[in-house]
Amino acid sequence: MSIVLGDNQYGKAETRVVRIDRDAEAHRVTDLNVSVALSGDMTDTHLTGANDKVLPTDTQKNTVYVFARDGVGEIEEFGLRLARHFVDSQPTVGRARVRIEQYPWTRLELEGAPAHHSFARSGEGTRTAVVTYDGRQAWVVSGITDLVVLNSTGSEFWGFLKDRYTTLQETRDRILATAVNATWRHEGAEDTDWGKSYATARRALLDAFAETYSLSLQQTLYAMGERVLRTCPEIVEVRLSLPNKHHFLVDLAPFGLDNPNEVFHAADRPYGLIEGSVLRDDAPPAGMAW
Ligand SMILES: O=c1[nH]c(=O)c2[nH]c(=O)[nH]c2[nH]1
Repeated sequence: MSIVLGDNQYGKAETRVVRIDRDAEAHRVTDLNVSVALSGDMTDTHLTGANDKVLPTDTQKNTVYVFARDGVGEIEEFGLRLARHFVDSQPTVGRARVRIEQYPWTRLELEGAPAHHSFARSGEGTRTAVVTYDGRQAWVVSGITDLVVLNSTGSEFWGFLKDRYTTLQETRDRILATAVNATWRHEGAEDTDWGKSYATARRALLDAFAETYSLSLQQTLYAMGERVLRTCPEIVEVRLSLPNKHHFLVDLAPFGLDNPNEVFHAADRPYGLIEGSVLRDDAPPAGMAW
């Protein structure tokens, strides 16, 4: 028997970088969490501790800050610049994956006018991008996490399998709530207006959630993915992970009260987790995208 080193990667995770663009008319905040993972010719460091092929994770962190000095732009662009830099400048690095989360800040209003330099963290979901580059090809996956949405009606769940452990009652009118975690794969890494693509995909997810009369969260998931693909021709696959944020009707009978679908217990655990991928039948192979 011999023992060998398997797949490996290393990098600086979760570099928090905030850039302020000090435009005269209004400042802009870009608040990022950047994780770099490099892989390549790294056998020596694992087997003997020889580090001559290792670009320190500390250097990777510094690179994130230095690149931010030149401006960030869209997170997909920033990720592409970083990933290409690590692979193209270091012969021992064969592949770079850069994951970026962008925390949303909304400009405050002061006496009805947009504030010049004051912001509030908003709960409209965290924008994400994962860029992978292997020296020849780049893959870009964009997304959103923690976009919490709720329909107070327009959702049913009935006709499901029943066995001796089933206690769930069928319902023709329930609350449907979830925290959308979605990622979507772009056809290519060039010539995309990333900001417009993100805004369009996000809008499509929300429109489909609101407009779908839901017989299951699974049906809503498919409708959301399908809407993104029909609205954004540059996107070829959407992956969704949707926690079912259960709202249980509270029994008010002990207090002599009815409860006509008005008072709920918002449970946080356990939750149903509905996950799936929706893709175009002509989608190119995913390669190293995910
Ligand atoms: O939309 C739903 N899908 C399920 O699979 C499921 N299972 C469950 O208990 N409630 C729900 N709701």
